Amino acid sequence: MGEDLSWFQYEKKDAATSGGLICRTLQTLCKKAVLGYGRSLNCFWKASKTGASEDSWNPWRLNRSCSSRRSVETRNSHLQRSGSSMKQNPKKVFGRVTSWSQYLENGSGKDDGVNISKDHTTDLSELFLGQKFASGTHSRLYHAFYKQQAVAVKLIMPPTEDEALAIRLDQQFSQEVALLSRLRHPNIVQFVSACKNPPVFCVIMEYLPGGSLKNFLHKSEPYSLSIELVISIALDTASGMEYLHSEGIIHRDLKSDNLVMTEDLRVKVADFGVSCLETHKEDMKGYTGTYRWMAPEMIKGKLCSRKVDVFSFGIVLWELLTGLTPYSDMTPVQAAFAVCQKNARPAIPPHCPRVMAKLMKKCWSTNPSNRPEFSEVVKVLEDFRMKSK
Ligand SMILES: Nc1ncnc2c1ncn2[C@@H]1O[C@H](COP(=O)(O)OP(=O)(O)OP(=O)(O)O)[C@@H](O)[C@H]1O
Repeated sequence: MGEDLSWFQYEKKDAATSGGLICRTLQTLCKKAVLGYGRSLNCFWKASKTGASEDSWNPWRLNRSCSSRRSVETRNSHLQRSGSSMKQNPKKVFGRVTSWSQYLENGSGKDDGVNISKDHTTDLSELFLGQKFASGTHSRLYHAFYKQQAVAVKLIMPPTEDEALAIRLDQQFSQEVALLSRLRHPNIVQFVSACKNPPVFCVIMEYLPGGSLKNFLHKSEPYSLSIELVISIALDTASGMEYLHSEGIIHRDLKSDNLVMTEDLRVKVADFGVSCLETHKEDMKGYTGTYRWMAPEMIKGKLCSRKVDVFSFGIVLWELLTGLTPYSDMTPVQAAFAVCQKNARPAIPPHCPRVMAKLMKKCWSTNPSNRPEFSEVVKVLEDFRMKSK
């Protein structure tokens, strides 16, 4: 199974078959539908009502693959009659293209050892997968529709050749699902469903079309964000984090990459793969976040408190004010060493409002108990917003 399970292998093999071509066309069309014709099923309903061309929408249902030749109308009724069986053999239509997704088909789509409520189990017949839009270290994120809602599907495929890593990813998946499924807050990515059909794990969550804050900052000129926008994004992040901490959860990997944006530039906290309950800190020793954002005590492998997130928030605030990557002249390991051994911190940008400079410095204090709680951070930012109006 080893070689066959590589994501890249599948993508290469897919492309080499005519089925692969159909699949890629479908994916492109699907992207067009998702990106170009609106980000909800409305576009599909509109297209089917007006008899628009097939280019408008070509979703690809996971375990009930539909032919690219079908009429929009047929697909519409297909959508409405969830679970209706397909007359054609999907393999004939797509060749090997469904090879990676068939891992979701093989199982029931029900949770297998994942601690989630009945409401959150996955009905795969309701899942239409689109194009891949982002990747994590061991995951791929796909556009999709689930129960008529635009969603992001995160597929995780632990490597077969590295048992220790596979076990860790399995734990991270269970952790992410267990934590995310109980959270509900406007600044936390909303969990929808999850399933675990080894070797593929799947998390379905609300889709945020604005991409990550990191991408947004990279697309912007350095130092170009207005102070209003900086405050708004910082407040969204701090509010999400305040809620998370009030639920007894430490994120442990807060960074601009893990903050995702709506179209109107509101921000939500995502990626709970290495998060943990404050009461279970011991269980999570050895799990690491990302060095450039990491608190010194975490780099040193000490037992961490929720204040590690406050440290990371200080670095995110600096990213917002500068639009730059922290310690960009160093490798991540060099940055970690400098933070721990030399007490290095990013340089406060010129013309930085005093309130913000003070807040950043407090957040990235070496002593965790000198760092503020997120409730205090929210208050400082709200006061500052009032004063700068
Ligand atoms: N719900 C979402 N909507 C839109 N984009 C998202 C969503 N969730 C995550 N992303 C994007 O996908 C990227 C990867 O997601 P995520 O961080 O959850 O994966 P990961 O495997 O944990 O990544 P890493 O290994 O880098 O921590 C994020 O940086 C973000 O840009």
